[in-house]
Amino acid sequence: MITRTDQLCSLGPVIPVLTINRLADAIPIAEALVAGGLPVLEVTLRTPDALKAIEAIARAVPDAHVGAGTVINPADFKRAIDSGSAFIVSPGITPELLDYGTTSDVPYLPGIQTVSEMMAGIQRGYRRFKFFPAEIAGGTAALKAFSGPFADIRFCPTGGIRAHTAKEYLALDNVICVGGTWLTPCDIVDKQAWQAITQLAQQAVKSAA
Ligand SMILES: O=C(O)C(=O)C[C@H](O)[C@H](O)COP(=O)(O)O
Repeated sequence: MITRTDQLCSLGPVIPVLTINRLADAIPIAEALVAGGLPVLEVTLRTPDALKAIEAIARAVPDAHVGAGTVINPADFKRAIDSGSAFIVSPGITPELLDYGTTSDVPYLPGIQTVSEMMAGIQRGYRRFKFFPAEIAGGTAALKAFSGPFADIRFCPTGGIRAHTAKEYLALDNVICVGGTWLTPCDIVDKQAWQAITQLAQQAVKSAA
């Protein structure tokens, strides 16, 4: 079965995870990533301007599909949707978040690290999860192990994945895309070297092909 989350996650092999420290950077970063072939962008709710950044990208970069990350409670979830988020990602789960997510039309990727957490999500109807923190939680070996008992479950592994390891994850049948921060290194963002971000995105797309 192809879910709406699958459709979203299939738009690019990598979801860049963005922490926007300067609101003015939001649109050029989004444009640079979209130009490089990565249109699905996760803006973490970790900085004061995160919601404004989501709003700005949703308004000014029509080819981007911008969602919110670091969503840790229903209030964040609602605020993120009100700001124009096209999808929601949480690093972990709570019963409240899982329940709230089922009331929303917007694709939601709950973050799980263990089989038991996954089962709590499955019980509420979720079939797609963020696997976080992927490298520490067992990496590709864990995902291969999950595919036995949970053959119809798919993941977006995130956490510790870099340009050279993304491909190993993407080769797995139960991985739809991967997430990571490596496309927007702080030094490049500080220098506003947007073309370099486009190149990192292009490299990610090419190495996933
Ligand atoms: O904020 C969230 O909701 C998260 O789950 C955390 C991010 O996905 C990681 O911070 C990824 O960071 P890297 O390991 O550098 O790729």
